[in-house]
Amino acid sequence: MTKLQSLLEGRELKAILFDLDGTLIDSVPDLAAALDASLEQLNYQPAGLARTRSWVGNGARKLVVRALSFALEIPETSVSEELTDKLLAVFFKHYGEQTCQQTTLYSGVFQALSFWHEQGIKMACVTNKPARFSYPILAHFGMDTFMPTLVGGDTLPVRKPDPAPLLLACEQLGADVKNTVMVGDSINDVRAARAAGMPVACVSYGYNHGAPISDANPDLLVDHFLDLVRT
Ligand SMILES: O=C(O)COP(=O)(O)O
Ligand SMILES: [Mg+2]
Repeated sequence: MTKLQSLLEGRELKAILFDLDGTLIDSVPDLAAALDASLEQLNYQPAGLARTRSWVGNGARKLVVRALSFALEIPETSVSEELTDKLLAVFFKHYGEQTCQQTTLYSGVFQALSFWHEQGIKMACVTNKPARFSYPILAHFGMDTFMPTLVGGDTLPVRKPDPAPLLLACEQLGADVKNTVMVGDSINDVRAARAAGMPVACVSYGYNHGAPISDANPDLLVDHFLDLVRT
């Protein structure tokens, strides 16, 4: 029995929901390049890769708010909507031009997805990244054939850690929550899965805002994606 299957305690594994950034793909190099180009365009200092890495996970708007909070040395709550809208529009333009230039698929991802696909397990991507960027990334890496279902950060009015995107993905897959497992890299994935009533496995190599994901107590923690299909 694979490690992921064992999380369901006797129930059959029929569907898996995957987070995108930090779980399937290492997208920070492209996100940081787009964010830095956007900051510089508005005459702010670039933030760099390490900071950007700690800001990813709550969607593009939150990423931009965190960058402005850093650039202006003010709390996130003091960043104006107007300035956020302005930097977000510039960021969307830059990121849209280079979503897959330096982004890589994590080791073992394609093999594991192929394995589950052959087993007839349904798969969907549930990400806080806007859907219009996420679809082309899945297609670029050939993952769209494994998971044509995607719930993006702008598909619903709410995002992870709200459980609604996970429940929508289950509905679209025609899968029961009881037979579904979430796989992610951040506390948002853990909280969303718990609220949706499904077990959650986390990869240790992802982003999680600079904190160890073990702090969030996922039901399973793996260092390599292929560990999920190991027994
Ligand atoms: O914050 C993002 O845009 C990325 O989010 P994800 O980790 O849910 O894919
Ligand atoms: Mg993530």
